[in-house]
Amino acid sequence: MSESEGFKREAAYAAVDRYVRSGMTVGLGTGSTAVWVVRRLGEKLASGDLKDVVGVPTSERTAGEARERGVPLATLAEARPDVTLDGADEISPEVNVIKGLGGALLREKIVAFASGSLVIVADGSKLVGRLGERTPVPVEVERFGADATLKALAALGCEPKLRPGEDGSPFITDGGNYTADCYFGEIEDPARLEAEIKSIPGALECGLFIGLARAAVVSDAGGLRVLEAR
Ligand SMILES: O=C[C@H](O)[C@H](O)[C@H](O)COP(=O)(O)O
Repeated sequence: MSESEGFKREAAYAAVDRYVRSGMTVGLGTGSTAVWVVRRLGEKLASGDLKDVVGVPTSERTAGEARERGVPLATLAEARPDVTLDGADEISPEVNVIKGLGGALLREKIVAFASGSLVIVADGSKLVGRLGERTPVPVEVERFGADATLKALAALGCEPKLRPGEDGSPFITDGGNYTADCYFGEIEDPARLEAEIKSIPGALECGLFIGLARAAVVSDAGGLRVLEAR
């Protein structure tokens, strides 16, 4: 296992151990870090350290992993998550985050918003001084009228790029939408940018998660730590 994979695993395992108790419903994020959350839950359910835990998956990929690992699943209609554990692409010192490079941001935000709390799990490479430093803001875009939506996004000060899928045609999310990656550079006011993006009718949701996370569990060569949101 690579060093960074080890850090992802350490953060995810620590988050499960700290935030998940028997009887809870847990929102299951998407991506290479969140997969370790599912694996830890599977291990603890199999050993009997956890009982009666149900997961609400944020993607088909995560649902498949949970089934393989023996984590029972529910929909949001059936159960409200006590806590959601999910990865991130960038984490600011306030624990605002950019998510969505893995293509699941809309369902991730729906589940996080419906949860008692959101806890981010990540390796230290995701920490930034200011959001937008390295990654674009992914925006899930309705396919109808997508060209007009991309123009409206560009007017906010970026060059939106329709994300390609593996075969070169546009990537399609689990919900059947496009994703536009919008690089703005360092974002001075992420809450305002989130509101501006969401004022565009075809922009269904964006990867700026502002004021949503309660904490981030981060691991790197400096050790494991919990950053509380401020
Ligand atoms: O859409 C995907 C998600 O927001 C992921 O949680 C995010 O991209 C981080 O993924 P990873 O843990 O693979 O770096």
